[in-house]
Amino acid sequence: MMDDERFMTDSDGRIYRRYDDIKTKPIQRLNYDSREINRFIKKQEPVIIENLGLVDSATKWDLEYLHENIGNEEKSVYVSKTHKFMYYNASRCAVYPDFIPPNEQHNMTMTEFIRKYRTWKPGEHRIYFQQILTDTVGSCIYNDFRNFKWSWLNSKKERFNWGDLTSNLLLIGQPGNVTPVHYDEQQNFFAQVHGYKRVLLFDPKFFQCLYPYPFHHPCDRQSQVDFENPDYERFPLAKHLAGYEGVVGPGDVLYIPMCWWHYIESTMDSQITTSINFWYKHQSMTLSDLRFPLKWQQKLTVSRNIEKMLGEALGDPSEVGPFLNALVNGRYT
Ligand SMILES: CC1(C)c2ccccc2-c2ccc(C[C@@H](CC(=O)O)C(=O)C(=O)O)cc21
Ligand SMILES: [Zn+2]
Repeated sequence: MMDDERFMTDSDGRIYRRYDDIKTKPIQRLNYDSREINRFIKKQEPVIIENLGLVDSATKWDLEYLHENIGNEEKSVYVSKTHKFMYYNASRCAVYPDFIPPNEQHNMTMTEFIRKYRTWKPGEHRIYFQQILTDTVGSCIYNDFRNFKWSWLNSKKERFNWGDLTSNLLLIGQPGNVTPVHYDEQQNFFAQVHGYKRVLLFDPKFFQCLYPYPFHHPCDRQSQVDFENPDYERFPLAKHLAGYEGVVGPGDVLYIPMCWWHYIESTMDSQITTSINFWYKHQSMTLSDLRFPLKWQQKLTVSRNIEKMLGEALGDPSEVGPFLNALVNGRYT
C-alpha cells in the first residue's frame, strides 16, 4: 500500500486514495457540547460532532451480534466488480438503453453476507451491506435502536424546522469501498460506528464543476466526474473543485447538509466499517419564506423541476437535452 502512489497515509495512520488536484480544507470538528454546532447546522455547513454518543448502543453490533440478532430475513447487499458503489435508479434504464449498471443489488441472509465478507480475497467482487433499520429487525437490535440519542436528534429537527426522519440506513462495508460523489436532497446526520471513513464534501454551488447526470438518467444526483481519473476534456470546470475533507471514526457524527455533494470511502487500514445515517426531509418552504437571490440548494431544486417538467411536456425524456441545447446555444451562450 505504502509504495502505491494512488494511496496516502495521514498522520493518524489512516490510508485512503490520494486526489492531489482537489483542493480541500479540513471539516470543522466540534465537541458535542459546543454551542457552535447549531451555527453550522443553521448555516447548513458540514461539521463533525465528537463524543456525542448518538449511537453508542450500536457499538456492540459486530458481525457475531448482528448474526445472532438481526433476523435471518434476506437483507440488501450491493455487489460491485470494482471498489466503487454507485447508486442508480434501475427504473430509468429504459431512457438510457446503453447504461451499464455499475453494481448489482443482491438479497442475502446475514449468514451469507458474513461468509462472503470473511472469505473475500482481493480481486473478488466487493460487497456493501445496506439495510433500512426500520425494517423487521430482531428485538435486541430494535432495543439498541431505541437507545439512540433520539432526544438530541429531535431537538435539532425541531430547532431547525426539519421535516420527518425518512429513514436510517445501517451500512456495513469493506475497507477500500468507495461511494462516489453525489448529493441527496435530505439533511443527514451520518454516525460512524466501527472503522474509519474519509469524506470529501462540496457546497451545492459546485454544481457546474461536478456535472451531475441528467435528471432522467439512472445515475441522477451522481456526478459524472471520476475523481480517480477526471476527464478534464469533458468536464473542464472540475479543475476548480474546492471542498472540505475529514475522516470520521467510531463515535463521530458528520452533519451532511441537504444537497451537499459528498464522497465517502472506507479507509484501507480499517477492518469492517459500520455507519448509521439519519436522513431528514428538509423544512417545508412556503413562498413567504423565499428570499432572493436563491441559495444554490433552491436553484438545484428549480433545475430538477425544469428537467422533470420538460420530460413530461415533451412527452419523451430523451428530447430534453436537444430541446435545452436549442434553447440555450447561441442565445444564452
Ligand atoms: C453505496 C450505497 C451502499 C448504495 C448503493 C445503492 C443505493 C444506495 C446506496 C447508498 C446510500 C447511502 C450510503 C451511505 C453514505 C455513503 C457511504 O457511507 O458509503 C451516503 O452517501 C449517505 O449517507 O448519504 C451508501 C449507499
Ligand atoms: Zn449520500
